[in-house]
Amino acid sequence: MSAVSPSRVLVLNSGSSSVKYQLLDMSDNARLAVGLVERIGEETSRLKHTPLHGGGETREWNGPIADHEAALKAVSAELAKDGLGLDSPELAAIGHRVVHGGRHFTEPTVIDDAVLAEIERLIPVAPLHNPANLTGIRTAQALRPDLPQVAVFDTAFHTTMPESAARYAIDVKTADEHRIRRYGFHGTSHAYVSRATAELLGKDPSEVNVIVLHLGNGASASAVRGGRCVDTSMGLTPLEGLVMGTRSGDLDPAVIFHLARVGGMSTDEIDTLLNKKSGLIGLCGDNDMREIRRRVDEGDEQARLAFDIYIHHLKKYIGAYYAVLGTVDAVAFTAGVGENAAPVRQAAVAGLEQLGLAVDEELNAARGDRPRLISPESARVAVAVVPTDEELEIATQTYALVGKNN
Ligand SMILES: Nc1ncnc2c1ncn2[C@@H]1O[C@H](COP(=O)(O)OP(=O)(O)O)[C@@H](O)[C@H]1O
Ligand SMILES: CC(=O)OP(=O)(O)O
Ligand SMILES: [Mg+2]
Repeated sequence: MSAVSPSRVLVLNSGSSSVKYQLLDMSDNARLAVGLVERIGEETSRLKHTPLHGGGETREWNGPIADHEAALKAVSAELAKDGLGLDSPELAAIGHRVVHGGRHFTEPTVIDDAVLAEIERLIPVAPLHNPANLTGIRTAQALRPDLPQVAVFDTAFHTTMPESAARYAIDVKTADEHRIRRYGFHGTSHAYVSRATAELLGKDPSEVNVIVLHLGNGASASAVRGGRCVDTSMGLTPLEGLVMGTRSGDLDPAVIFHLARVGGMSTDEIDTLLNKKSGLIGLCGDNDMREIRRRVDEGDEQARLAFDIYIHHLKKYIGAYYAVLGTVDAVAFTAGVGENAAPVRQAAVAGLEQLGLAVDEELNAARGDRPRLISPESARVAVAVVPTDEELEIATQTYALVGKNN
């Protein structure tokens, strides 16, 4: 009798200072364990692990975790306590979120030395993300050298963008020499959410045009025509586009020259300013939308202005992508802010009735984990809240690629 083939996939989403992980069983998409290590590299790191298999309780561990390698080893130890360790023969593969795949990677890819070298080569255009992704991969490889490791790229879904959307209007020779173009990110989420939105409307993805607003700490918008991305707000790096938790989003590039020439700042200082000290945190000292809303409700003017700037940019992208698509079937809100912050959704579509956009106050205020409509029944364009599930999407793509070969 042949052994049961392994059906579990561990998904690792290594961010600049965190690792989110999930262990899934792909025979029924069940989550066996989920967790998060945050504030890696600080004294106050925290590991939060929840075994969902067998009804275990959430365990928390606080203390310094020096780097991503130590984080992954700690995760591996936690999983082992539940009998779900990385040494399990039931593990079919490890799927990694990799933020920047350049133009080369349009599909999930089994990781070998050449793939690692390419991810490494792209570090200058994803300095916050690709190094962490690489450490995650290398540590996982060391723990399970025999297991297929798959990279699922944030950029992959956006490779269908036409050149008119992907190119910047700069000298072509210079752009080509340095591979300067718009790549877009959060693609796994935009792909998953645009598909789930079509499903919510009872249509095939090929039949609908959707504007997806992925509003997490990082935030991006995309225009999806018939299941294919035709434009997205992030560019060469995840800095362009919407106002984010700590990133500025769009600004006149001359601000950078000015800060260098007149402000005397170095390139690295400006990079840190725009990526880590701008956006909501730069505007009002908080990057968590819950805290900002609390302050707005208390009459805090600085928080109010930060919120208004955030919404202004969001609204501009809704309008822009409406124009890019011509016809829009749905606007979908997703990620931490998009799924939870009713005032953001309400403010973003306020005044857009002429575009067929509106939210129903009661539906918007309701909560839930399932995709749901928040537009009034009579609305021409559906407005939806569609929880993203990047981990499930990564696991599905990983298993589709390697699971069956095991
Ligand atoms: N209940 C809530 N109300 C408003 N904002 C929320 C709520 N829960 C989470 N958020 C926002 O979501 C953000 C995190 O979103 P998430 O998609 O998890 O981001 P990332 O994956 O980039 O870390 C938080 O910084 C916070 O601003
Ligand atoms: C690409 C990106 O911005 O990712 P995150 O939102 O996880 O920082
Ligand atoms: Mg995210």
